[in-house]
Amino acid sequence: MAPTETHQFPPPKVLTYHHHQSSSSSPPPTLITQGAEGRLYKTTHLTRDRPCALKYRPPKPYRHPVLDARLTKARLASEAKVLERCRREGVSVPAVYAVDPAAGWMMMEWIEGVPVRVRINAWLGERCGEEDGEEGEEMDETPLVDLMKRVGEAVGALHRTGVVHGDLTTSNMMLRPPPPPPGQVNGREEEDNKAKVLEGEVVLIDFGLATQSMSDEDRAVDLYVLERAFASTHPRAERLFASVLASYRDAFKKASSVLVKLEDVRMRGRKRSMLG
Ligand SMILES: Nc1ncnc2c1ncn2[C@@H]1O[C@H](COP(=O)(O)OP(=O)(O)OP(=O)(O)O)[C@@H](O)[C@H]1O
Repeated sequence: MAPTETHQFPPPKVLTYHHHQSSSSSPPPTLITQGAEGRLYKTTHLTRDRPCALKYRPPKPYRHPVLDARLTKARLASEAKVLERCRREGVSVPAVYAVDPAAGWMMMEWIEGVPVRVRINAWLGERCGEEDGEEGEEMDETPLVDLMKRVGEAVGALHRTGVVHGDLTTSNMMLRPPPPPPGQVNGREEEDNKAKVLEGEVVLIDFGLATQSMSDEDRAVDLYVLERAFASTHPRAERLFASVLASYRDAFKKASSVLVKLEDVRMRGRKRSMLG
């Protein structure tokens, strides 16, 4: 590995290969995010009409190269393995198309839609505006409660397969819009569809910190992380988190002991914050 290359910003080599028959017209990959750990590209590299998400973990210049390569390789391999397991068991996650842990990349299904966080906040913001003036008018929370249920089901399904996510937030869940109904040719019937912004399938993403575990404790911590993230990202909907837990209970046979454990985890969290 040439150390001089690590400070530049080259895409992974795999994106510079040409796989299409007439690759000249293939659009270049788009850099979607540049996080602490890695980058995510959207690319039609694999097939022209099916976009892929390419996760790339470039070498870290501040880490020992041998150690760095080993770590990256192990993490990507484990992320791919967990995703494949979820996929096999019917949990809604991106399909893995290809992975080269040694080269630091994984190619997976591109999930259309936006993070659940964005949709919840958009919906709450809109409701807030409507509430102005008339006091005491109950707003219909059904669509939001519905979405919370789908979140709880997704986490329940995940835990059922023996996987804990490790970083559950509403940013690490995509809301994939339902396909347009067959009759609707141009799919531009958006006007009176405000209630529909919360529709769609919850797809879990970012399994970089996921592990295989069947322990109540690990599962409870997974829920706790989500609960805390939810409270800080959507303070106005905090009490709706109960719906997440209720549907988690319905979706997952072993939920009740996890939820008991969750009480302990919360207690520890409170003690810790009191000690400051
Ligand atoms: N399969 C996918 N389809 C569409 N968008 C995706 C997909 N995977 C990730 N994204 C988008 O890219 C962002 C970053 O992806 P992800 O969180 O997996 O990368 P990461 O490098 O592990 O990020 P982080 O530093 O937050 O852990 C996501 O928030 C999401 O918006």
